[in-house]
Amino acid sequence: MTNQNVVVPDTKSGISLPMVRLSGSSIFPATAQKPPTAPGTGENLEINGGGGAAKINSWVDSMRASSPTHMKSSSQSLSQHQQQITLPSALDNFDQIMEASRGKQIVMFLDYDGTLSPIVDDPDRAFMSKKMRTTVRRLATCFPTAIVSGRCRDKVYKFVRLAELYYAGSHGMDIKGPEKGSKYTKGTEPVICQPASEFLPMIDEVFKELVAKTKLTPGAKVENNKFCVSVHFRCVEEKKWSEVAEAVKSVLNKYPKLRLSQGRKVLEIRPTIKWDKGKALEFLLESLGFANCTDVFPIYIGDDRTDEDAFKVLKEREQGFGILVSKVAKDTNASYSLQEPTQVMDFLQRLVDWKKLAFQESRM
Ligand SMILES: O=P(O)(O)OC[C@H]1O[C@H](O[C@H]2O[C@H](CO)[C@@H](O)[C@H](O)[C@H]2O)[C@H](O)[C@@H](O)[C@@H]1O
Repeated sequence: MTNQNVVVPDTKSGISLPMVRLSGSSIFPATAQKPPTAPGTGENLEINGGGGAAKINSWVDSMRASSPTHMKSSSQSLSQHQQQITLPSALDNFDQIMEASRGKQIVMFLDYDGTLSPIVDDPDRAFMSKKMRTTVRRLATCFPTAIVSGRCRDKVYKFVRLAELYYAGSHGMDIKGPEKGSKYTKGTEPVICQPASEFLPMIDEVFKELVAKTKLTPGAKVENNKFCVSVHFRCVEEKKWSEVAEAVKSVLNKYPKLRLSQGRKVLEIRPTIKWDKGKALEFLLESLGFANCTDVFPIYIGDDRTDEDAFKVLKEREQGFGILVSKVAKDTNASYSLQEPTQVMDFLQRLVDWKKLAFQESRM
């Protein structure tokens, strides 16, 4: 990424988001300057600061609790304390959602794995179907649309292959708008934001160390997501999970500026900056000119713990809705649910049909 790529987003409302490059590499909104470091949200597991074996056990327990074979008993015991609610279906309540969006600009945010593509064993083969791609392409002709993923931006782009979208990779730490600008923003240059640039060499180092430490554990896979690293457990025998968690802990103990979060059978190592999918959503809304607007209706669809940061932002802003993709009840800040990617596709297609009908009616 070069200096030439740093753009001041030209917003519809006239509110611009001045960007500054710090230390020759980081880019932050000038008002916010450098994001403060944070211990992480409730979703994030604290790594540095001790805990030893107890900490490892708690990660492994948490991984077990979220795996299908343990899901039933875990959700039963959790529900006694946490009031997990089965969310209403976004498909069954489609008209209600559309009614709430009346007179507002819908903006779409879509997670990738488990939302647009089904969860598979090999992260390199998590392809989305042609039908899903066509649907997302149609969606983007109707509403500004962003993909928000834990994967590195280039990789998620290779899966989605739609140049007209916004992409926020590395859990929102690498944001880029459409190459030729967008019909939704005034500028012709793409929006760009990389608040964790200074962590690149450290992440690279950690990636190499984790590859070396886990290479003898069959099934373990370490993925370099540019501003974060994923350590996959999905294909590791359950009795070896502690071994992998131990390797992660031993590496992370050396890096107090990194923290850990957890996804679906994956441990994710990321910078301690206060930036997540929720911040990415806010940044994108601001770039699109909706920073202080009441007439915007963001819809965020995601399946993972890291998507909760975005659901929470929507709840706090009292704007739009979060939709959780899950077959089971979970403790969540989302308002509606869809069971799996095929239902996500149906929901997106209904949005497209609804928009077309609304357009036709407005011309009558
Ligand atoms: O934010 P997302 O787009 O949902 O990305 C989160 C992680 O997704 C990928 O891992 C998950 O999907 C894999 C493929 O289906 C699956 O094998 C793995 O168990 C899941 O955790 C991706 O590989 C990670 O890098 C992302 O962070």
